[in-house]
Amino acid sequence: MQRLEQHASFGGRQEVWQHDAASTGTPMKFGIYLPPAALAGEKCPVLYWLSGLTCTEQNFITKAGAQQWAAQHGLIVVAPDTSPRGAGVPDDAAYDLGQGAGFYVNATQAPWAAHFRMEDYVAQELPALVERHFAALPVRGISGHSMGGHGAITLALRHPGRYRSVSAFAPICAAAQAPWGRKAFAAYLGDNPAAWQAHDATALIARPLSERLPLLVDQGEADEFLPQLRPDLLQAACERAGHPLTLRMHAGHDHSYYFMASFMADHMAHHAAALRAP
Ligand SMILES: N[C@@H](CCC(=O)N[C@@H](CS)C(=O)NCC(=O)O)C(=O)O
Repeated sequence: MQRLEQHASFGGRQEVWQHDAASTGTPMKFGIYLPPAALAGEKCPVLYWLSGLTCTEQNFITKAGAQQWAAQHGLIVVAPDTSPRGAGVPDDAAYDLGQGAGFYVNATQAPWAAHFRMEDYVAQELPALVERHFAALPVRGISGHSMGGHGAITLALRHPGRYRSVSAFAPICAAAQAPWGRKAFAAYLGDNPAAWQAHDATALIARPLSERLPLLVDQGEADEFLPQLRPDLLQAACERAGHPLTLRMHAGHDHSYYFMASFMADHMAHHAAALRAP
């Protein structure tokens, strides 16, 4: 484990670390914000943030403006990279497959299967590492944007009991039906409809579930990717299943971090209410 960056921020500290990840077999970087409470030695709950296509661990920590709210609520915020990277890691010339586009699944198909194990990394290995090395409680929330919103919702649904809160900005709500998701799933999971459904938020919500965490979703109405995101399908599935959903549509907002920064305070409060509850 090597610390690559540290910056004082809102009485706490934004850090970036790199470590050799067993699940991906590569070095992985992640951002971690330590609120003032954690620096004072108090163990704090952890919000995991999953970024979208093309992002690294940097996008969220430099553009979302989440540190001030994390400081206020006493939340650690961990933002991993979106895929394994490096010379020995397969890639694709397109931005929406390979490095920067891990889709938070464990790939089963060549050439991806050896390294693209982002579900194991995010849901298991990274929390274990964070809870071992930082002032972190095993009390977790998960959120994300676009591909990362898909990751946050599907990981929360696939791992009942692991997270206490979940939210998303402009998530890919039905990845098995979206061009981005279909391309990634075909590559990573192969021609296997059952595996695709098992990583599709809308399909998962329709299943009988032991846990239904209230889901907060914000979506810009001027989002250029709206046809891929399909919050309408998520909403219909939630209504049918009785899954608690707060879906907020925002006129004039696009797919960017300007949109997310505008509503980040609400997401941090949503997570803090669940993660800091006695
Ligand atoms: N700009 C990309 C689309 C990818 C994109 O918009 N990525 C979003 C996540 S899906 C993002 O967060 N980009 C980085 C940023 O805004 O900092 C393209 O069309 O080539």
